[in-house]
Amino acid sequence: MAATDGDGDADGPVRLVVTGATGRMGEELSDAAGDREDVLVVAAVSRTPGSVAAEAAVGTHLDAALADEDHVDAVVDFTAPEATAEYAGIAAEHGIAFVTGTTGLEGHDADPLGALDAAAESVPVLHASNFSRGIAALRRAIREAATSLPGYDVEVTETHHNGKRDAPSGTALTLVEDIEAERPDLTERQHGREGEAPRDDTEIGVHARRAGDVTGEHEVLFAGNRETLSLSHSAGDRGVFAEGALDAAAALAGRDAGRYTFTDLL
Ligand SMILES: NC(=O)C1=CN([C@@H]2O[C@H](COP(=O)(O)OP(=O)(O)OC[C@H]3O[C@@H](n4cnc5c(N)ncnc54)[C@H](O)[C@@H]3O)[C@@H](O)[C@H]2O)C=CC1
Ligand SMILES: O=C(O)C1=N[C@H](C(=O)O)C[C@H](O)C1
Repeated sequence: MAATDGDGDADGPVRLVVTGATGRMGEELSDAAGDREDVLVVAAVSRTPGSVAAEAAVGTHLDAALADEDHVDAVVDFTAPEATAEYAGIAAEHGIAFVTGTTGLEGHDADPLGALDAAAESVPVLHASNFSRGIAALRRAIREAATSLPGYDVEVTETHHNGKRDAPSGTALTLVEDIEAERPDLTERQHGREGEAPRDDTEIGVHARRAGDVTGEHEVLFAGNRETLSLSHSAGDRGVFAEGALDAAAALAGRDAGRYTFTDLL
């Protein structure tokens, strides 16, 4: 059914449908929403079996979930690129705001980035590779360091749990784009090194590690002029991403159609 004007019923919670609900982030979102009064998960969509923390309708199809609910303010999606492409289109058909944290969208065959742009013609759409406030602050610090340290070598390293599908992480790619915007001389992304591989001045190193249950760590190393500067962030648990995504959904619902960033809403 159609979206409301942003705050659910007059003073009621913002009503959400969560996709990928039985995944790591999906479960975390339902858990986090259960502790808040400003948002309510009214339906959960998942194509894989598992538990859903919310007292919500559980189904396998987003289209049916949106048709069944009296009103929904936003879809919150943490799934996979092909699912995000599909779900963005369905949310737009129903006139409902779409928030997604899915990564690995760049260059994917399903064209999820194109699907987000198309959806944004009729509904508000927000994609963020990382919903933690610490990463938002790290991005500001990195842009400042990149402009203040011209000519320094830059290496970006990320570490994640062994279940992560995409590499490098979406956050690492966002950090690399931020640095490249300030350092147009860094034209080559060097993903790992092997054999005889002397460093070139135009390189920005990008390195992905996968191990155990690490939630998410990112480090940007600047080195030159007989000094190093290391800026890093470590997520304690997935709750930090879930809280940020719920904040974003609450702030996005009811806005005009278009693309939004997490920092627009902070
Ligand atoms: N932006 C951010 O702050 C964060 C982003 N992420 C991203 O969120 C995504 C999900 O991460 P996790 O929850 O750890 O993954 P997960 O593998 O635990 O869960 C993925 C969920 O998506 C569903 N799914 C996968 N393919 C599907 C398809 N084709 N159609 C419908 N449903 C499908 C699965 O059934 C599962 O419920 C990843 O892209 C990850 O990088 C994860 C944490 C934070
Ligand atoms: O898959 C994850 O877990 C995470 N993915 C995001 C990414 O790819 O940057 C954000 C966070 O680091 C956790």
